[in-house]
Amino acid sequence: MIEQAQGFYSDRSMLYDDEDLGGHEPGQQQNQQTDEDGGSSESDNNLYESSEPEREDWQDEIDTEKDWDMKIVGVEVANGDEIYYEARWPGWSRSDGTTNTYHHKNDPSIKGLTRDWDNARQNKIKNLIGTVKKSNDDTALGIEIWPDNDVMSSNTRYRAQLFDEKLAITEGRLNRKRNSAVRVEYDLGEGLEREMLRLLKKEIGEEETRKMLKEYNDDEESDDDDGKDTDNEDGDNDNDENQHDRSVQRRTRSETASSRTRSTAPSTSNSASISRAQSTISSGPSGLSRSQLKNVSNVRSIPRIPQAQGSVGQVKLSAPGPSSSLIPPGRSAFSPAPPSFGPQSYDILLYVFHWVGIVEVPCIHSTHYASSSFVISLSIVYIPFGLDDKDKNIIYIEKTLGYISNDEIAYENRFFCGVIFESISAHFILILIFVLFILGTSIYHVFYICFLVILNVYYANQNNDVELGEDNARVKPNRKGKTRETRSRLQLLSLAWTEAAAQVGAASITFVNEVDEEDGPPGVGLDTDSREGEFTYLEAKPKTHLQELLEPPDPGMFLQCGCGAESDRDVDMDVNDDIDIEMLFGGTESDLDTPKGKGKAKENSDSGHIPTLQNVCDVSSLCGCQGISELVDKAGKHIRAYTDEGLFKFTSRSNPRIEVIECNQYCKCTLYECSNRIAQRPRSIPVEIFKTESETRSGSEGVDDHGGSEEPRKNKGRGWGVRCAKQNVKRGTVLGCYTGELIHRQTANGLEGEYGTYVFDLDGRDPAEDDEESDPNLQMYSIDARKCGNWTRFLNHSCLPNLAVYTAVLDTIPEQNIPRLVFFALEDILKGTEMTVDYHAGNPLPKKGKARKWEEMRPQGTIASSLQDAYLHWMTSDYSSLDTAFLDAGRMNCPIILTGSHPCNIIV
Ligand SMILES: C[S@@+](CC[C@H](N)C(=O)[O-])C[C@H]1O[C@@H](n2cnc3c(N)ncnc32)[C@H](O)[C@@H]1O
Repeated sequence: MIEQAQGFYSDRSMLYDDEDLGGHEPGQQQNQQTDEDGGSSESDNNLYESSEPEREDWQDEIDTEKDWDMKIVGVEVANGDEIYYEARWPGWSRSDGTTNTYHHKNDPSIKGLTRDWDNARQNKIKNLIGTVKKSNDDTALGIEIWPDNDVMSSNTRYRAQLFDEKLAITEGRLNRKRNSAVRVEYDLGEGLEREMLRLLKKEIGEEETRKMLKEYNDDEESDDDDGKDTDNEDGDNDNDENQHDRSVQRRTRSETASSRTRSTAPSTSNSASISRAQSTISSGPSGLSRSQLKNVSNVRSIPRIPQAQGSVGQVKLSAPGPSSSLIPPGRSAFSPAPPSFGPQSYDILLYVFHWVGIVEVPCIHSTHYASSSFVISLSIVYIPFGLDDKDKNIIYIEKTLGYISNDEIAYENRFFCGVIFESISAHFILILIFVLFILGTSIYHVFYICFLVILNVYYANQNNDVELGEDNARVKPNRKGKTRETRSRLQLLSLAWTEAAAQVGAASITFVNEVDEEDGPPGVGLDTDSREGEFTYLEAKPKTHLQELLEPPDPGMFLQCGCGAESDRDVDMDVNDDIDIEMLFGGTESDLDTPKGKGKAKENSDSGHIPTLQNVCDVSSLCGCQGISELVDKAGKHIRAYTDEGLFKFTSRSNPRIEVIECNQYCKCTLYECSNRIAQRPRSIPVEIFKTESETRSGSEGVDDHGGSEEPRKNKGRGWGVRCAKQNVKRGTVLGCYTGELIHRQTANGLEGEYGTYVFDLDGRDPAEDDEESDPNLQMYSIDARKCGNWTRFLNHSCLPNLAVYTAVLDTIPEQNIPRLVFFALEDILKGTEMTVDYHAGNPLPKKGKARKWEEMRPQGTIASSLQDAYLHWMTSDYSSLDTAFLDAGRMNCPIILTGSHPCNIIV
């Protein structure tokens, strides 16, 4: 492929021929300089000559027959919005040590190579967006991540432009004619401009459009002239030469802004006109806040055809003042605009918000609503009203970008101000209505906005704030339109949670209620992150010992297995892991669906299975991470926790909680290839959160919580539960981690009654064991899912559960004692079955190297112990029918309460 590189080199030479005055390629500059120094007469004529070959030292001995590897390592935007890919050539470098070459996106030599790069980049951006969205860090709010190339080019352009405009202000080179009309525009690129032109042509004809554009351009040119005149009047030395300097400066800045952007930045021949057409100020894409932009006031702004759409969005913001129409003649022929709230009003509203001390924060996400008649788009800003309670009182201000009419997109450069909030204090609504009246753009708009406010207040009321765990009866009933409202909130919850799950690659989460009218679990918000795999640390604010725990440990503290790396070639292959599956714990490895011998063959090098570099983690004694695992067979040999299919092996009901040390982000193995990174993969089983049924039972069927009644009574059910509605779940399937707030064990112990049922203890290893001097209380933690959590917080209790937990150390170090609690299927679960877990099965891990049996761990000699006996017996026996369960329970004097659809829920 070396020919391709040379091809590129000559391509670049061709590009230089098109270079305009501003586009000096370093090599050219050098040439020119040499010529001037040497007094060469050719310098003027050869201004655009290609660079000297010695700059591109291709090494004499280079093998031109060989296919040279080439890898895309970057992407850049050149001045004229042209995309260039940066390629690196292993094994080749120039004499100055550089190896990179730049290739236009259409360059055939990189055809097919860019895909991987683009995919990797997109993934990176997606992850970043996920991180930013999830972040509660205030500093993250200002981050804008725009996922397409157009943004890159816009950013380059706008920064350069903004720099020029600021410079112009500083130097007093302003066009005073337009001082009063400050506009801020976002530009979405040429696509929309073309679309607008097409529409214009259709509306007013080609001839009119041409005339209009001519006027438009003339106007621009005369502005330039005016600028010069004004400057001259002012006595500035702003002559033609300075004008030229400015244009060069703009190019130079532009190139600087696009950093490292190729040593040759080929500009298009029409760059001057593009640059002129884009001579407007932008806030969002340039990364500047609105208030920063306000500082750039009194800036000349050139009218342009309004544009809208795209993944990022386009917006025009106007400061108060005469709003000159940006829509060219003929706009009136478009269909009437939707209800709108004037641009001035919008800005005044923002000023009022500022005045009452509301902070304005650029929005990092955009929302699009579309109906058949109009498009309302983009959350431009949102204003946290009370930053301390971010989930509440958030007001979104939205603007209308345009509307669809007769299958065409027409662009409206005025704004619609909608207010969406989840819950808002009454006084603020009053202020808002008052402001709207004062603004009084028209009585119609005021009514329209009031209508929206009332609608939103109504919605906010439906979205009750009952604390989790409180009696469902206290949920305010919907008085009107019950079914519609119920359905809509359930759907919204499903959408929001599924979207959040999808962001981390997890399967869907739906909310359904087939039994009554409750519109979803109380207190669960639409904006609740479906925290598939993260703790949150509410208790940890402000900074405490807990928050420190959340900060990722130093990478050096992690075990890092080199499985997959070159160094593993020399690994000692004498593994001979003859696995006796009777565990040190006294439990047994489940036989699952796979024959026991299968694992043996895999782990036993004697069987002829030589682990490849990719699957060294399959052999626990070779994988560095599993070296410290306590999962060992009787002979003390390490065994791994998962089958080849990624199923958890230890599904016997009698297994105590097992600790698995998974490979981590610093290991050489990859998430999907490594057989020791299962709990960290996104959930693949779709789950449904459903309202459980209340059941009517006669007293003889069981006893109630208060000692038994012969009267038939309706129990209140189990609230909301979880089921696998869409598919069967195989025994051993790893479903997900319990998430919520990380709290100290002492705090958890203080939580009583129902509150306690949302708390799961993180019983990793015995803290005193590693550091005998430290206070074990300080090192014991629990996860509280009352205020936040993922789908697992809806798992109900059963004494005969179909799920259980193990602990996995994935992104912390074992000594921190904050492993993940991972749910797995204890048995095959049929589609539609509720998934349950035993709330009381939290058995501490055995001390390192010591097997502790169930018998040793249970409480002794108390009433609780006899109940515990029954309970343990129950748990460890495989009851095939309810009858035997009853018999046993009766014999052991164990109180049984039947609840829900599950055969036996014992409440001890
Ligand atoms: C972790 S939550 C489970 C989700 C809960 N059902 C909900 O709607 O939010 C624990 C609470 O669910 C209820 N619950 C769980 N299992 C139950 C069972 N077997 N019988 C009755 N109520 C149960 C209790 O109210 C308990 O406090």
